[in-house]
Amino acid sequence: MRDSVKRILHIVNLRRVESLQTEFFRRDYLAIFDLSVHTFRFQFLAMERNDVSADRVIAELIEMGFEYSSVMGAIEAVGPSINNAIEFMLNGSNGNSRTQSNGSDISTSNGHNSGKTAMSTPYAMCRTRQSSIMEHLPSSDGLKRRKTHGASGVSISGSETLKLVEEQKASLQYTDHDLGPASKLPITPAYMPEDQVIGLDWEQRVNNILRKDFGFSCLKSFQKEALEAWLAKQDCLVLAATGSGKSLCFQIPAILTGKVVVVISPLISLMHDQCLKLAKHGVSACFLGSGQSDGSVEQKAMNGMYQIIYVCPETILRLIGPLQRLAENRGIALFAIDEVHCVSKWGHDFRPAYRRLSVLRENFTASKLKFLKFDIPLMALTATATIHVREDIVKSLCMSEETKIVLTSFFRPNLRFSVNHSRTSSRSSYEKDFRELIDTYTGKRMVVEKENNAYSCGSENDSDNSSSSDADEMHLSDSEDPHDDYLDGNGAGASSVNANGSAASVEDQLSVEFLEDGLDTFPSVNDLDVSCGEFSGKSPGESRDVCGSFETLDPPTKPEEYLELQHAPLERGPTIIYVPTRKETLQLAKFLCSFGVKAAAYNAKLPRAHLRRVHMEFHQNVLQVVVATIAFGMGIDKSNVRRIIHYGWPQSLEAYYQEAGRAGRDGKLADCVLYANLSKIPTLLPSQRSAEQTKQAYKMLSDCYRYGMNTACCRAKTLVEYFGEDFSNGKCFLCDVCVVGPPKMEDLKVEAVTFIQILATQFRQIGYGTSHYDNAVDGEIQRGRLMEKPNFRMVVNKIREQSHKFAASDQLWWRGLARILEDKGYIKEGDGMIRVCIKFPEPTDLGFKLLQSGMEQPFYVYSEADMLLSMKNPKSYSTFSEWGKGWADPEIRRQRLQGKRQGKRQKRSSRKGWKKISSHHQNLRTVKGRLAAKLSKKH
Ligand SMILES: Nc1ncnc2c1ncn2[C@@H]1O[C@H](COP(=O)(O)OP(=O)(O)OP(=O)(O)O)[C@@H](O)[C@H]1O
Ligand SMILES: [Mg+2]
Repeated sequence: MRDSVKRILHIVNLRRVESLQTEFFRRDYLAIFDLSVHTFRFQFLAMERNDVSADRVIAELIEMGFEYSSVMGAIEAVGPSINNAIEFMLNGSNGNSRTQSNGSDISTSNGHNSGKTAMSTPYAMCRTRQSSIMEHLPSSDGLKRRKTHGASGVSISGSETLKLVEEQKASLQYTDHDLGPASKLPITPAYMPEDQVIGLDWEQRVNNILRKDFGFSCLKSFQKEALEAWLAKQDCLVLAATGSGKSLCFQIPAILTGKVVVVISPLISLMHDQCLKLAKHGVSACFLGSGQSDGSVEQKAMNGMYQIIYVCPETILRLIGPLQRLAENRGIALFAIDEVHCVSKWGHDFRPAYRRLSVLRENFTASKLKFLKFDIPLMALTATATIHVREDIVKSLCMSEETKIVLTSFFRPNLRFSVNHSRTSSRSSYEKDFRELIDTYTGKRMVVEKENNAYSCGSENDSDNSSSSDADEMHLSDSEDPHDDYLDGNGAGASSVNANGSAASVEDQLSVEFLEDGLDTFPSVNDLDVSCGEFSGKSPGESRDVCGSFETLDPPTKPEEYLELQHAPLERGPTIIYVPTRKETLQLAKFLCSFGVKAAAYNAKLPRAHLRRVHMEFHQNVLQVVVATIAFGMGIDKSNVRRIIHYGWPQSLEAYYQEAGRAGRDGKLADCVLYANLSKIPTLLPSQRSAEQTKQAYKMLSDCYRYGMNTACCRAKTLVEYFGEDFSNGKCFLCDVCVVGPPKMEDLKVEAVTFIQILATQFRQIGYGTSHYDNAVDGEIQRGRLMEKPNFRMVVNKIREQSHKFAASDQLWWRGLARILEDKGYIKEGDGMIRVCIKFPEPTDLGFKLLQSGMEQPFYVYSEADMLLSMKNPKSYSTFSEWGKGWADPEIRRQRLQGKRQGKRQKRSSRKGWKKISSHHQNLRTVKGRLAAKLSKKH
């Protein structure tokens, strides 16, 4: 008893009681919490004025916490009288006849009792609009039953309270541990103005909880800003770097108010992770996926059993009704939309169901739900939204015009970015690129035994010529069109792996060959083998998060400190390798395992149980490396990930930065390495897109490609400026560009003039005097002329033909120069399409002007990555004229074609040898093959 009273005294301090009195007197009613050491007296005094209008009475009753429908029923039955309505609701509603409750009373301030009634029936308790003080009393506090009647009101003894609490809990299906830290916090009776309950010292209290239950020293300033917006009932868009702690912004409101926070989150794995963490911190949470959910968890959630409910966007659409009831009963403090960039078609992970989340605003407003005093605030959070995407988010979610934007720097000072050229996806590349990683984890130097490469299941991209150098494939042959790489729309389809594999064993499903070269274009929401789950808040002391406080790496101030960091060896923590295809997840994981690295594959088509295990083992530090598609990305919060390796071009800088953001969340140094084939133009992964979205997707891919080609600008600067931030630092001092420095600037005036000159000549030849031709010709002619427009390859061929100096020059190098000229505005894409690399170069007005001026000034530029690559490994070309002449001669042409065919055959037979190693696995690719393999096993 003493404990519980102490606790109550702690909860409701005198100052609040005073302010409450003032507030309620102003409203003509007085509610006093009469607290004494031995009794918990709940005194309810009501003063009624005869002249109050029905509306006012309704408003006051709702303020007290009665349900709107009950109030209306009561007013209809007894007229606009506060006392009568209260009495009616407490004793006479619910279809019962009006009965006088035993010993319950309501006292007026002048001492005249007008039908004494207390909110002492379970029914009354359950009908209160939002959480009441009773709900928050733990049953174990040992309050004794004692009931006091008095002129000034009714006191409910501890044991009665206890009983009520038990009943209340039964109706709400609460359990003690579900209350978590909220049970120790001040509570918000429905009729109490929330700001008063939360109090001005909220920050102090939150910091105490953070220290005690979370192990953090205090709120970060952006977290405080977001919480202030929420306290002011404002919508809020939080844009903060990956790993900065956005989740806490929506978790605190649940802890502070005792109301529920509903969080919309895109992936089950992410919800699962967050629920687990919350449980450790003593906060009860559950998640509801889009699959066939466990009805009981959902029901409990809708009954207000959990402080935080995670829901995927698909599911929330069918939960609007139950959530409205939840808002009425326990109360909803906030709707948080995590990873909100998924709302936008212009973002990198567009998810149609996110777009329909405007239902939250439409259905939870004070104008729609009469029991609400204000619209339930929305809090949208992301680490990767460009300015365009931000505008789209606010508009699509119908966030208010006063939405507070909380913006922090996207810069992560502890991430060391770099880009390396690699052919990727071949055995020889694996050996070269992962040597160091293998050494790190196994502690021994990697020895490649070519004969016994059990891992080396053949890939179409692979050849047995493992020694072939990058240079061999780097240069573009004359017959190779750099744009052949493009896939417009549904080229290489993301094939359905399970379609014919449903009968396959888990072992088969985990084999490289089981998977076609499929792609995970968007991580599947149900990415674990559970569709919902519940997590009770344990007592905070029981298990403490190991990550402790967030020690961020302060940017060094002295040059020697930078030097130290630039070359600092990394701790051994885990690595995530992102690869483009599902097949490669298995292939590369196998490769690493064969050298003793504890690696596992993760992609959307693998068995759910396997994915769950990978998640678990990754978090428990059992796995050293996870090789994943984008399915293992958003929101993953593991503090000690030391390396993020992208093995192949990402589709956008948003996706890249989001995935790179998994690294170094403990604030310590971490590496983010991109291995990409710098001589190849990245392609767009197939996905269903409108024409407009395809354009945008190309734009994003093109920005990503430029990031890889860049040799002169700090990588961190490029990244944060991409998100609209003015990077005042100028340099991160850690990335490869900052460490190695840009290449020497070169005067490429002659090359630039030659390129534009030849382009201009070709345009004149086909009748375009200037770049104003567009207006001069009608559509018909224009279309015809477009066909004649020189494409990039033709221009390079012309340069080789016409300029002896450039006769043996490399297309790859010219591609780099064309990109520079395009970026500087001298040429543009002739057909108005957006591409990763220019296909139909056309001089702009600026380009023509440059030619007219004779380009007196030097043209100093930094060579880009593809240009450097081409120069590093020069290849001797026959001059174009010789090569062309050769093709003109029928005999030479026949010989060349024959040679080409033979070459292809040789290549195929050598591949056959390679495939023999794993012919068994190869056969498993088809249903027939799998059946044959099974049969042969049986015999
Ligand atoms: N105030 C704080 N002080 C110290 N550490 C904190 C604080 N708030 C959050 N953290 C820690 O920061 C880490 C990252 O938090 P969280 O997962 O919320 O990041 P995020 O901003 O949502 O990142 P992402 O954009 O990648 O999802 C967590 O492990 C958490 O423990
Ligand atoms: Mg997050």
